[in-house]
Amino acid sequence: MDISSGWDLVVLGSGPAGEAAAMQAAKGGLRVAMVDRDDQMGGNCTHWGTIPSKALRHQVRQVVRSQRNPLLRGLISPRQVRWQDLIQRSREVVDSQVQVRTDFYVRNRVRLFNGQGRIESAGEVRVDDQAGRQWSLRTRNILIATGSRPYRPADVDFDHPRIYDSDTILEMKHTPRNMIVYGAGVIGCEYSCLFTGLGIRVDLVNNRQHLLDFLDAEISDALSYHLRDQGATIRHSEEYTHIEADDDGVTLVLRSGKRLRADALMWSNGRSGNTQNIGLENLGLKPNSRGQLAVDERYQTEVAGVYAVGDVIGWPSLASASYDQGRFCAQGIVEGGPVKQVTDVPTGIYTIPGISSVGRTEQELTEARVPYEVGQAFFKNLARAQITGERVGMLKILFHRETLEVLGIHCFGYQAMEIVHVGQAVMRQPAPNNTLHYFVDTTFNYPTMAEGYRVAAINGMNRVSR
Ligand SMILES: Cc1cc2nc3c(=O)[nH]c(=O)nc-3n(C[C@H](O)[C@H](O)[C@H](O)COP(=O)(O)OP(=O)(O)OC[C@H]3O[C@@H](n4cnc5c(N)ncnc54)[C@H](O)[C@@H]3O)c2cc1C
Ligand SMILES: NC(=O)c1ccc[n+]([C@@H]2O[C@H](COP(=O)([O-])OP(=O)(O)OC[C@H]3O[C@@H](n4cnc5c(N)ncnc54)[C@H](O)[C@@H]3O)[C@@H](O)[C@H]2O)c1
Repeated sequence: MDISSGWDLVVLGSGPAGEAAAMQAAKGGLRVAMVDRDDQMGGNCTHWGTIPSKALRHQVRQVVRSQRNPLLRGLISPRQVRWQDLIQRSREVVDSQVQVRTDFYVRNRVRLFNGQGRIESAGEVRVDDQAGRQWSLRTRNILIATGSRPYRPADVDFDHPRIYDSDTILEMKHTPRNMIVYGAGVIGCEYSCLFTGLGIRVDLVNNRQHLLDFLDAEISDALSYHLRDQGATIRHSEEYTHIEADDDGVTLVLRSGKRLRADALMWSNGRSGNTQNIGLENLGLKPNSRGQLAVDERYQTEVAGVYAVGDVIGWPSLASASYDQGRFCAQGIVEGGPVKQVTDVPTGIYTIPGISSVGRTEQELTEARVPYEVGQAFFKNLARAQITGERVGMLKILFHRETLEVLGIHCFGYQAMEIVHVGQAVMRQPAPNNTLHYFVDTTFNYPTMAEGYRVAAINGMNRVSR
């Protein structure tokens, strides 16, 4: 088979966005090539982002839980758990994921090219592998799914052995006693919980006034409370001026005049799209200041036949959304016709405890002058939460006072990221099926966390009928 021509789609990047597009296109009968510069499939999601961080979290949660269990407390001391050992275990999960994902390509007859992809024109991609080999692939369509990398300002020395970002933290060879986490976005908050769970004292530096201010305010406050309770000091509205690093540690100097000292620093202040050296200049395309590309509703760039999906197009920059963008984009290429849009993406934040939400927040509903009411269930009152010892948390349903339409689900605590999907399923129903009545009239397994929906819905109904 001639591998230099006849391709229908060449995909750059095997993260969730590229993989989903490749599979959808292959199933639609297209001849598809996948190009990734990494010699293993899965993208940054599998190797550096979602998967290792969630595998680490699972282990840290077990350590945290063991401290709450009188039978296990004393058997494990969080401070004796070594970061390197946790990384080792998370690598096993990564390896399993790579195996599963690589198999998808084999089964769907998608040809893999390991090498740096570079677009020569709207109809040609050049691939250079590490052994110096080169391929030129002529194709009808190109999909840019090259993802993102940690944003690294020029004045921070990321080669210093005590300065890390979310990639290099996975190679940290020691377990610090204290850490500075600079940047309190999702990555900063998640990693702060991992560190404090191991008894590492954390200074979490936030350049905004609140943590994760896109969240419902009550939930953001709860996160702040629990982070502090676990040993983090949160410093809001702070900006760094510079970082001094030596053999023993790192000093972060803040514009406010504070000097924070710790064994190590993790920089988690945003990400940039991987659009450098991929040949955009050959297409006349220019990314924005964060390296991201603009696309239309078909995920097509300004150049016909060249598409982009995933982190490289910016918000929401989630594996979940990237996967669907890839699928929908490829479906559009195969079938023509309107392309489905990725909307109402739920939030799933793997802090300890976790946070998840879908729909609108109280602040948004108040601003939009929607007459809403709140129904709440506190985990401490649910039998399942008492059995598991996971009493911290809350499920909150926001609904329209008159129509009872469910407008938002906000959950904090054990299993939040799973629980939210029950509410999401109801919210996705067309009127009049999206209604609070569903939770009141449905029999839930007992004792479960899902039962919280009935408790919260009845609580809400009582408020309306007062
Ligand atoms: C620490 C962390 C935790 C996260 N946790 C979550 C989470 O819990 N849930 C969630 O939904 N999202 C999470 N995310 C976000 C998620 O990982 C990203 O949204 C997702 O990886 C984006 O997928 P993608 O397909 O766009 O690209 P990526 O996963 O970034 O993969 C891009 C691929 O393209 C390759 N590539 C780049 N340039 C070239 C080139 N020129 N030629 C060939 N190949 C190239 C790269 O090697 C890489 O393999 C997390 C991110 C981080 C950093
Ligand atoms: N559980 C999850 O869903 C999950 C977990 C981790 C990461 N992620 C995704 O990874 C992405 C990155 O997360 P994060 O915490 O690093 O950053 P973030 O996007 O939340 O931002 C953190 C801080 O960095 C600043 N910033 C962001 N990008 C910048 C840039 N290019 N230049 C300068 N400043 C910038 C922001 O103003 C903010 O104050 C997010 O889009 C997030 O959705 C998701």
